[in-house]
Amino acid sequence: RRPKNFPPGPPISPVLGNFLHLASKNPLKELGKLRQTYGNVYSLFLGTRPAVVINGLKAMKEAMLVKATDYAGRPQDMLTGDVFQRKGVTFVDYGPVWKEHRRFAVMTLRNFGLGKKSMEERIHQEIQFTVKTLEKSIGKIMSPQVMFHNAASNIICKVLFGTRYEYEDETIKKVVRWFTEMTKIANGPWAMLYDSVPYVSYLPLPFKKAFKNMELYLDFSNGLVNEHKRTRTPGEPRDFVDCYLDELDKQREDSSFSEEQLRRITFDLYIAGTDTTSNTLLTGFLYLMNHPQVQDRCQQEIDQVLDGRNRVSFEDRHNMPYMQAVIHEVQRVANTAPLSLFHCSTKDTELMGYDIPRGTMVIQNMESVLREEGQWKFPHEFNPENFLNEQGEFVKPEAFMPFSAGPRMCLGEGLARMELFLMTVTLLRKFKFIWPEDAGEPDFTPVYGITLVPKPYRMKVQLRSEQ
Ligand code: HEM
Repeated sequence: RRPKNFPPGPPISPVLGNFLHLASKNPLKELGKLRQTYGNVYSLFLGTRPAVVINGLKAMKEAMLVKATDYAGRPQDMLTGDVFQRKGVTFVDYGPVWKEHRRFAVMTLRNFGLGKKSMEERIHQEIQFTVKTLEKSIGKIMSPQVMFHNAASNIICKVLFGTRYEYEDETIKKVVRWFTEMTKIANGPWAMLYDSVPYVSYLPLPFKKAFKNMELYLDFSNGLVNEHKRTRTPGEPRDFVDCYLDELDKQREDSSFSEEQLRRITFDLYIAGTDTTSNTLLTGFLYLMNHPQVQDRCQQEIDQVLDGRNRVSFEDRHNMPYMQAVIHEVQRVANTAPLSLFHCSTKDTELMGYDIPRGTMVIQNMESVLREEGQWKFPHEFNPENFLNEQGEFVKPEAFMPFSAGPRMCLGEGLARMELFLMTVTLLRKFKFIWPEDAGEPDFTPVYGITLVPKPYRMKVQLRSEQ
């Protein structure tokens, strides 16, 4: 039964609670319908576990920004928590271990040059491989899924381990397979069952594979960390792992920093930084092909601003309001992380007048803000004008929060924004992307998962100078 003054919600069935609402084929549609019935803050029960779903900018701001630390926890004793052993950063509950590691990760990604040259250099190096792949496809039709996935994966691998992998490399294919299997499990009915029904976790059901794959990853990253220990020069870090080893040298015995934490945090950063970025790129090129006038206008701006220069730099974004508007609009419609990552209240608190007890799971419905009526000029269509003012200048409405908001917001935002900008501009400058004549009507409805991804599509590639 719902506690007193708890947000309203649909009737709760015994054992499963409202499990079936979230396990439906299209949970986002289901959540949208519940919002219409119960308002911007409503509750669901995942088995016996109470969860609150937050919709709309007002409620989102109250929870994530105004009462930020009240809602900065992560639910524990769920499949993700058990697989990740409450280590790393992403699934660690609010507290000193999370704080120290989050601060370290943010600082390190920044020192490596977020906004500065060295991070940019790493991204540009990888983009050259994407360009080569596309050059081989000129005049032909190709599927971009693997190409964008490999690019995002290699950029984060370069940052973490200083390595990139050839697209056909067996090691990275194996690692990607482990990740894909784990995400599938975490996103599927087995994880829901694990999280909702007591004692199911003891049964030998398919979610056991997630634990097995985690072990495999830890072995794999152990090899990389050992290699770094053999070859590093203390104080002269080459990548994230070296920075962490430098930090370990400085820490006291009782510190939360450890080699196991290092292996787990690299996992978190890799998994959080790959599908998110590549799915956004896939969404971007799907829309650009099907809005050729938008693609043309981007190319005009790029040609004008870069005028004879060798390559684009991240700084150029300030002179490219239209390009910026397009990339932000892509992120808005892509809604890449549709339910963000689940939060948890850290103490008894309130939200929009309701009482929220400590330990309540909190689910952010991102679409309810990214497409909220009243916040956008054109909430339901792809239109870069959503980010342009009357003077054609770039403006960012506060409802733009694909990276979430508050203390838990995405810590890779800087890296992601740099990747999206440099990749999109470089490719649009060189190539024209065309929706193939035989492809029929485009289907913009994404496939639901922890991240949303467009249905597989193909693109025709032309060299712009040949037009
Ligand atoms: C377009 C790309 C990306 C999108 C849309 C995105 C979105 C998000 C969202 C919505 C969250 C959950 C925030 C919350 O719980 O309130 C998150 C968390 C996180 N993201 Fe990203 N992300 C992207 C790229 C990246 C990249 C490139 C990295 C790696 C460097 C990264 C690392 C993380 C980490 C580690 C967290 C967990 C933070 C914490 O629990 O403190 N993300 N991201």
